Amino acid sequence: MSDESRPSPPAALAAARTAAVIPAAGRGVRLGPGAPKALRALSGTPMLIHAVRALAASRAVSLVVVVAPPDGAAEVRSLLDAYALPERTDFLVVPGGQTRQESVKLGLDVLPSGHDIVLVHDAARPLVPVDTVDAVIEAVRDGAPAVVPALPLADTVKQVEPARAPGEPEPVVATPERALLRAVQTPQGFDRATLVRAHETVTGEVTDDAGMVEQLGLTVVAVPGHEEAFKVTRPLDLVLAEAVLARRRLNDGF
Ligand SMILES: Nc1ccn([C@@H]2O[C@H](COP(=O)(O)OP(=O)(O)OP(=O)(O)O)[C@@H](O)[C@H]2O)c(=O)n1
Ligand SMILES: C[C@](O)(CO)[C@H](O)COP(=O)(O)O
Repeated sequence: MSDESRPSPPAALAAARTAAVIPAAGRGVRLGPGAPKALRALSGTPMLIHAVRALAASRAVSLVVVVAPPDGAAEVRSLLDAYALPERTDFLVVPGGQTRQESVKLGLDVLPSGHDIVLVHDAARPLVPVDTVDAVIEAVRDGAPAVVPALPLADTVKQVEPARAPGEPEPVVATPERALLRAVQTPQGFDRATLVRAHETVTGEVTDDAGMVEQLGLTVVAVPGHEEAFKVTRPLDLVLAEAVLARRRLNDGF
């Protein structure tokens, strides 16, 4: 679409303030036994603090709402006090729920008025670069109601019929065209009213917030994601995260 024919974004959103909700209430079962995943350390700093810093690094983000493990809100508040964070950013902490969806909703419920763009970012994606955060905000400011950062896939993907018993082979039923598939990351960005409506009306299992907006019949757009925005899910991801941090220290010269 040429610049002339692109619809102008709603003036309110072009100038809107941005808040980030960081769901951090998961246990991290796939990472193995230990503290809740968001509180585990990466290079000596809790994963959650890396994620908070990554979002607060955007000058557009003026409020971060951390959704803490259900019995860990006090600990999260102390962590936010203990680690250096930008002074221009406000922080709120709220206890989370049993599912990611519930945790995000609990974060949305405490958002004060005056923030009309909302990002939702997994604490489990601690290393997202600020340029990715800003690209998502920019696309919402440009008028998209929902924006996801996304990457093309490296692997071929097969659709299977789930095995009837654990360990049994799974029949392959289809091979979706890879060029049309994307792996979706966070932060996902939304016009606040759209995200709130999605969380108030969409029921059933969804794995991301943009999926809820799709169920409202609205268009979600994808912007380029980043390899370093990967989700720390399994033990090998911790090795990769430490390697990325080591490379950043080297590049920063300390
Ligand atoms: N009840 C939950 C479950 C998940 N999350 C958050 O949602 C993000 C993405 O979830 P995932 O990586 O799946 O984390 P876990 O649910 O902790 O992982 P697992 O499924 O391995 O237990 C994480 O930042 C996690 O803390 C949350 O806030 N509340
Ligand atoms: C939101 C998300 O990170 C986008 O890729 C992902 O869907 C979270 O999924 P999980 O099942 O909570 O790991």
